[in-house]
Amino acid sequence: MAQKVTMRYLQLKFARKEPITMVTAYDYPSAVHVDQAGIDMCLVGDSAGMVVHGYNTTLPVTMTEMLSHCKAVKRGASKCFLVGDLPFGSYEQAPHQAVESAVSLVKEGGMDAIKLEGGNASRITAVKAIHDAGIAVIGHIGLTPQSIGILGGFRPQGLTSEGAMKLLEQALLLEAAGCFAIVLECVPSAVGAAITSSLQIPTIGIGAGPFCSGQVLVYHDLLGMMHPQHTKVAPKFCKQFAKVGDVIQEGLAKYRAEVSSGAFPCHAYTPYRINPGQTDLFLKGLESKGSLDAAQAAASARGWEETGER
Ligand SMILES: Nc1nc(=O)c2c([nH]1)NC[C@@H]1CN(c3ccc(C(=O)N[C@@H](CCC(=O)O)C(=O)O)cc3)CN21
Ligand SMILES: CC(C)C(=O)C(=O)O
Ligand SMILES: [Mg+2]
Repeated sequence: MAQKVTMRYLQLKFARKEPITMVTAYDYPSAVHVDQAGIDMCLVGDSAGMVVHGYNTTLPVTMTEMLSHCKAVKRGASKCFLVGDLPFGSYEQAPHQAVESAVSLVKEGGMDAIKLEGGNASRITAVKAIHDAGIAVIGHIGLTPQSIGILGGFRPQGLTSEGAMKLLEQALLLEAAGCFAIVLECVPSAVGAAITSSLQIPTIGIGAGPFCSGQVLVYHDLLGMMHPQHTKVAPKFCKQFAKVGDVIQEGLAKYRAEVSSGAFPCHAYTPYRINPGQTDLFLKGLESKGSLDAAQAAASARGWEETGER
């Protein structure tokens, strides 16, 4: 019986140079699956806005929605180390706003840690304030989807020497501010390698190459499930480890066919019977009310229950 993943266990894995595994989850069933798979960390990502709410960006996601996802994941995951994403608009204004939102994801949402995007001065201040409040923080730099307004799309980052150096500086500042890990999204592997080598804390890569201390992918992406991003541009870095979407489509098609043909529900899936001796009373009751068609229908159903013949 595996144990709850703690910060100490993650640090031990990191010290042994064993890759840390992280996957997103948004609800009870995805959390149960991620937990059962023995994944180290489960991220309740604001990517929920895209993969389960159908938005084209993560910007519309609210604290209320994140809390709902966090609580559902918490009920399903008993071993994973749980990380909640601070959504766009919940931490940018002032450190006290960031602390309030972080406290809420831990206190109400049941998270073990929170993650926030960006490495500029105001984010460093926010990380410090949250860390000072006693909450474990993960940083997130490179492609930060909540900054799509200034990035100009879901574009890879750190492609120039200047851009790469800036990411390294941000990573060092986030580490100094108290982050216990940093997500690196959509950066060249050389940038991932340089940042990983410069830090004393683990890097978790997504589209950041194999030299990070761990990897994270979005649940629906790695399982091959439908969402708006897949119908347009699926991230290039994402390997589909299963085709769950095909299995779902096949199951729904079979259900539709069997209900349409009357093959479902057959005898095996019709478990309930009127109590012994009650059927005749029921039929008489219907007849005495003048409901002769209903009595006929009930009698014929009882015949089907006994013989299986319609
Ligand atoms: N389902 C899902 N998976 C993700 O990995 C993910 C989200 N949603 N939502 C938040 C961000 C957005 N992500 C993305 C989305 C698309 C690309 C992508 O395919 N980018 C292209 C360039 C597209 C452009 O130039 O506009 C690429 O070549 O990398 C990368 C990261 C990563 N994150
Ligand atoms: C892609 C990961 C890192 C994320 O932030 C999310 O799922 O929201
Ligand atoms: Mg996110």
